[in-house]
Amino acid sequence: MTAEQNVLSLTNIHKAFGGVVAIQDFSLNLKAGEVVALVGDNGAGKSTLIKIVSGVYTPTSGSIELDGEETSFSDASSARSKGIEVVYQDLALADQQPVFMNMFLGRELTKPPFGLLDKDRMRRESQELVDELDVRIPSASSTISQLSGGQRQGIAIARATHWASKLILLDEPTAALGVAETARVEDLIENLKKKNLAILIISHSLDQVFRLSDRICVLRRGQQIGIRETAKTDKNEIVSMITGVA
Ligand SMILES: Nc1ncnc2c1ncn2[C@@H]1O[C@H](COP(=O)(O)OP(=O)(O)OP(=O)(O)O)[C@@H](O)[C@H]1O
Repeated sequence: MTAEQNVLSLTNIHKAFGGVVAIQDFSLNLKAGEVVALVGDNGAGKSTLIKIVSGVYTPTSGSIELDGEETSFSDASSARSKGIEVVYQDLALADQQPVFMNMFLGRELTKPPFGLLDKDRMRRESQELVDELDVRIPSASSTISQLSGGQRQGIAIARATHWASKLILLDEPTAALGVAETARVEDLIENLKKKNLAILIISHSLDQVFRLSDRICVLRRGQQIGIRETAKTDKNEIVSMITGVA
């Protein structure tokens, strides 16, 4: 893959639920190492779009390309197998399990000959990953329920980073966090860029969007209003694109 090739290309994506059109004629290209923020009011279609890219919904029409190849996902696990990971608002972590079991949730490592869980290896690899990303937790053996909201979000992001080879989708990753925890999670997201993953992030915080993104894509009632380079726009312009009020 060349540096300039798009990791993800969405072209003329359309999604209707019965009579409700959730997404109309949406197109976006994403490159490796690029962060694009998806913004819009409630009901604008942001979650629907994330669900299309993560294989939860099939678009009514339009094309999805990964690394320049037309693709489709039969379900979320098919998108995961193609290198796409999602971090949801509710994190999808098993609270009573240790960090390392969460890191490998549904993809546990086993050892021959009886296929027993290889807990040592999962613990070791998880520890390496949280150290590399600088997710500050007591240890990879800590139980999720012992961790703070920010630490949990760090684990969810580390897990996505471990498994994603192309794209990470972040759906409101700091919605439930305080100021200091938000700053830590934003540092983590900045670090992901260095791993050359493409990142699509939904956030209601325009301050955050301006801190993290390279480009901003605005949706209003399912319509793509426009895409701006973050460095060449400002909050006033983005707000008027979101609301439709000049
Ligand atoms: N499963 C569904 N069935 C029917 N309509 C749906 C479904 N999912 C979403 N919609 C509709 O599609 C539109 C877009 O919803 P979506 O949840 O994608 O918006 P959003 O931008 O993520 O909003 P929010 O910021 O509130 O999460 C809304 O009108 C919503 O009611």
